[in-house]
Amino acid sequence: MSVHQSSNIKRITTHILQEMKSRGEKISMLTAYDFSMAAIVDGAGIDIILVGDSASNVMAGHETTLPITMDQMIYHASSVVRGVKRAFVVVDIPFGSYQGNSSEALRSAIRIMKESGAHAVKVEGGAEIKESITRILSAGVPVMGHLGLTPQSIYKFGTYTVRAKEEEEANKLLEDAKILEETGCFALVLEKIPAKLAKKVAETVSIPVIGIGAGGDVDGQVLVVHDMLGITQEFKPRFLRQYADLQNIMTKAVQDYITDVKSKDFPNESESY
Ligand SMILES: Nc1nc(=O)c2c([nH]1)NC[C@@H]1CN(c3ccc(C(=O)N[C@@H](CCC(=O)O)C(=O)O)cc3)CN21
Ligand SMILES: CC(C)C(=O)C(=O)O
Ligand SMILES: [Mg+2]
Repeated sequence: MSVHQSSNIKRITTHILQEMKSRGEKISMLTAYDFSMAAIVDGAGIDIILVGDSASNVMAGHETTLPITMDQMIYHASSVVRGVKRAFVVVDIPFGSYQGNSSEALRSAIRIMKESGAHAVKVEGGAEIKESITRILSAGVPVMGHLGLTPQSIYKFGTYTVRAKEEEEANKLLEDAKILEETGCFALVLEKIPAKLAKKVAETVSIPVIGIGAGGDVDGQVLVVHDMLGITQEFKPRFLRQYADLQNIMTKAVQDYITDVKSKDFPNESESY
């Protein structure tokens, strides 16, 4: 948008998200990693856009989220922010840039906010990263939590199976959710845990709880946009609902293009100068 125009669209804030929980309006959230996708997702009316470290898988083709760097997350986040007019933009702080060192956590959060123009950061974990969250919040940066299947800890878990099925881990998760609320997180993500436990967490904490593979009794839902559009191949977990089959549509379009180039159908006269 040029400096001569001003948008009439009301931006989503943490306050609005809290109000949505209070009145029982579900919060919609999807990932985006680039300008064009962000513009589509925002234009469709999404509440929150997550610049997820799943960019490591979806954009870069890595097996896990661990390799993505601060510079790469900032590149994705700044691209997304330029495409967004209304949504609240949250950015994952990548693995190794906040755990166990609150000064580094603060530095990372500030870099993301300063260099991307995003509105908040997200971190994985509970009690063990409380100090890091406190430092980030002290700088005025909203923090979203993330509990359950936290992919940055995949080598601790060993598998991507559902978390907190046993009572001990379920109790720890509920305690961690309370800690995140008390510490001042504006919302939290619950990934791949039993629906019953997620419901209990959403009823216990006052902040919005956004689920992925956490059932319907939470305050909102998040998916990776490439998964729900059917672009990612071979990723079909139980929690995913596929809303389009873009992989087939895109393959067909590319094949048609190849055919037209080979047959000299493209370009025709009206497509030439
Ligand atoms: N494309 C994509 N979508 C995601 O939702 C996503 C990422 N990437 N990368 C980061 C994390 C990792 N996530 C995951 C990864 C695997 C499963 C999963 O259910 N995997 C297997 C089951 C594994 C098992 O049970 O051992 C599956 O059913 O596909 C779920 C979420 C969610 N996030
Ligand atoms: C799956 C969501 C919650 C996420 O953290 C990501 O996309 O990186
Ligand atoms: Mg993530």
